[in-house]
Amino acid sequence: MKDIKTYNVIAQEGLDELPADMYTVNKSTKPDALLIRSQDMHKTPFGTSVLAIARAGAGVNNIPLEKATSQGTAVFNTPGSNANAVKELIITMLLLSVRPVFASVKWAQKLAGADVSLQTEKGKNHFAGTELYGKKIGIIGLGNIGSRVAKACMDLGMKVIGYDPYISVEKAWQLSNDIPRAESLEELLEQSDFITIHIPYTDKNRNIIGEDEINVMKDTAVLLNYSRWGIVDEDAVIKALDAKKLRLFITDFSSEKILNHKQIIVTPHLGGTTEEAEINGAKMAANTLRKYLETGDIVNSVNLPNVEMAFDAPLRLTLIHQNVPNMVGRITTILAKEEINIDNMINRSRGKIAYTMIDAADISEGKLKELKKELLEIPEVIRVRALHNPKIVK
Ligand SMILES: NC(=O)C1=CN([C@@H]2O[C@H](COP(=O)(O)OP(=O)(O)OC[C@H]3O[C@@H](n4cnc5c(N)ncnc54)[C@H](O)[C@@H]3O)[C@@H](O)[C@H]2O)C=CC1
Ligand SMILES: O=C(O)C(=O)COP(=O)(O)O
Repeated sequence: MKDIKTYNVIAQEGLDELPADMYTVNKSTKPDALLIRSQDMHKTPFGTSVLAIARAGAGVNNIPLEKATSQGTAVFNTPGSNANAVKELIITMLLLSVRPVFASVKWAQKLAGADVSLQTEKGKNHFAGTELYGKKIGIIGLGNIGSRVAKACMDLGMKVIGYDPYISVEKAWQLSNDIPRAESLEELLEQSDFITIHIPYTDKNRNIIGEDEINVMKDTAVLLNYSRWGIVDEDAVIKALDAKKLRLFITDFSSEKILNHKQIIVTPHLGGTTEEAEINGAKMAANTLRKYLETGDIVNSVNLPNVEMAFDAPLRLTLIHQNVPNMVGRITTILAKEEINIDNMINRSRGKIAYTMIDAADISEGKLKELKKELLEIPEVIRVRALHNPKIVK
């Protein structure tokens, strides 16, 4: 039995993916894995009992990845699970930025009398808007969200320009060839009527939009940040709005500074908050955890290499270790000494860390305990797990 601890609102549909004869939820003080959303794990202690953390969602800046890696905790996210939800909110906010819907509704609610219809016709020209059609949107980051926003904006008849110097080969292939790419951020900023940011929060991306970048934008530009707090320099935005060097800032991240500014619209981190996205994310996260806990396979990890190998043998050993020369040699020497015949093996690395899976015939519990102890005595080995193949009944 393994225990999964949850933080934040996790859709029941996700928890239903964890069979009750194999998993408990929130029952142990030493959980085997965590299923979370935006919980700040930098401030939430988690011990070495935690084999894995699955983030139902995209951004993982709420998780201390170095700490997790150094103690052998795998961290996963659920790429794309909430991308459509964010895309739809971006389209909503773009429309709200050009049509004074809120102000006109507020005005209409105050009307009274038998001639309200006449009053409506007389007053409506105070609420004339503009159209998105034909306007240019610059999209910074063309991953799961940015690429969907690009497509939706093109469908609305907008001109689109994207910027993503780090795009993965897989994403680049998926991206429509019709989307022109800017060579530099500046090139995108200077020509866009709307600028929307869809990148992760990293040290490099902190305040990526600051005073210098805003100065390059059109004075009439609308800036949207549905990525993370800290990606846009709020002081620079307020200064620019007050100096009429920016028309509007729309953000999903509140702070005391920006609340109540007339030209700032704040939504309360709602990008991924739809029933569908919450279910998608929770299901994906639960299944990713199951895969890792039950088979050792790693998919959608953000700190370990992705590794999959068919699990056909009775026993599987998984090792998280430093990526240094001769690790496989040292591990297999110990196995040879214990007269364990290797059926199948895989070793993958990611930066300073590596993962080895070894499949073998079954051995006694006593021998297994001894073997794990010996493997853990290799100084560079961080974690060893032994998994029994559930398909093979002893
Ligand atoms: N407001 C909300 O509720 C939500 C916010 N997010 C935020 O949006 C971010 C992006 O999400 P996804 O599109 O799903 O992630 P993704 O990983 O699919 O795409 C991110 C893209 O940004 C690119 N990128 C990174 N740094 C860049 C830079 N400096 N300039 C241009 N491109 C850069 C990457 O190459 C990648 O293609 C997440 O990391 C998260 O912080 C995601 C989901 C919901
Ligand atoms: O997926 C992301 O990165 C998000 O920001 C969504 O956050 P949430 O799961 O709604 O707290």
